[in-house]
Amino acid sequence: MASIPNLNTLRTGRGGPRLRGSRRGGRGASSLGDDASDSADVASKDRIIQSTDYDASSSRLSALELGYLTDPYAKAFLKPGEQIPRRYPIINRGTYVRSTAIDKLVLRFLQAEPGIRKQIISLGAGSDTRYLRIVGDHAGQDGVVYHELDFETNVAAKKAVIERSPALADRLQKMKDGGCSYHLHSVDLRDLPSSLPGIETDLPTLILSECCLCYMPPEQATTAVKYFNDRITSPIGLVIYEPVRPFDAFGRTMVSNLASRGIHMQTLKRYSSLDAQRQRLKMAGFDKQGARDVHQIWETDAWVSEAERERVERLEWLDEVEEWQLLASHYCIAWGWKGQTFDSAWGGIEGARTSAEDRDDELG
Ligand SMILES: C[S@@+](CC[C@H](N)C(=O)[O-])C[C@H]1O[C@@H](n2cnc3c(N)ncnc32)[C@H](O)[C@@H]1O
Repeated sequence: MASIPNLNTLRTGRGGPRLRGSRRGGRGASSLGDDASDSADVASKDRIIQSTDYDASSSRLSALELGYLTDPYAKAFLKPGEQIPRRYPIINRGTYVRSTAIDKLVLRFLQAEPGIRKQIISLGAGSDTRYLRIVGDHAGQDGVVYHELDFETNVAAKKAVIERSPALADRLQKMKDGGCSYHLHSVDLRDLPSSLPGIETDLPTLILSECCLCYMPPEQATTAVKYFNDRITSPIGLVIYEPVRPFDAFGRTMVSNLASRGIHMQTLKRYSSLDAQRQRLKMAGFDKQGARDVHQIWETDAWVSEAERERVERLEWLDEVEEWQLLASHYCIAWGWKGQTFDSAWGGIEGARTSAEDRDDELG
């Protein structure tokens, strides 16, 4: 195999800021110098993590342009004169599966127990448009409280896009008039404040981490989830999308691709399999869990209907079937929940804990 791209970190040409070599200071540096270079190092690493939003949003635009996805709002995030990048077919298919699978979990939550107001908290939301795309059409009469959390730089960029796009601003206003409320929070999830404005602790709440918690040290990722778990007194669910299986040949290449960009996904080795992801959710207090890799989701009618699979297969010729299977089996969606609202939303979803079905053992 000549090269092994991965869904979110394929070189884009535009790239992101890169680490300028290793940490300076070294032996003999004063503690003041050490502190300064430590914080420069952290800031530089944070900029790289912030720039991963471009990978996610440009992959979405590529999939959108080719007809994989529908999203009337995503193009507002293109900079003036910027061309929509074209991703490899396997990347487009991966983006399709990832987006539609998370949409499905979100939709089932919104449709469960009609008449109950609900809340969604999206961690590291970046340029995601899910609030505008699907929440607006499925909020019901009671509305939805929606929070997006990200670093200040990314939140400021999103606010600027909303301000200069009449279509986005109009949609937001209509949703507000319909009873929804939208909150954009500039926060570092590694250091959450004691309270976040607008969070309603008594609403059934869905937390989303679409490729976000994986950029944090595992302990801090756990603390961030606990932060919400401790505060929400109603049913709560969590959806995680992130890479898995770093220890096989493909996984090792994936890890080294990331490292060449200065990204060390610390949760990847800790939660390396579907089983480990389910355990993680269990330990976090979600008494029911499910996990599927992207390849399993693609192949399962309950997730992607046969008609949809045929439609998607016709969009682009994909001859790297083996590469697709490898790539797709290295990304997973894991979901965990507690409480009645989520029992009705997710109880019957294919993929809830049935370890006999896991392919982790074969794939190692
Ligand atoms: C790969 S992007 C995903 C964006 C979006 N969830 C999506 O899937 O389109 C990761 C996002 O997580 C954010 N993120 C990562 N670590 C974070 C932290 N500690 N605090 C706030 N945001 C963080 C990044 O800034 C970035 O916007």
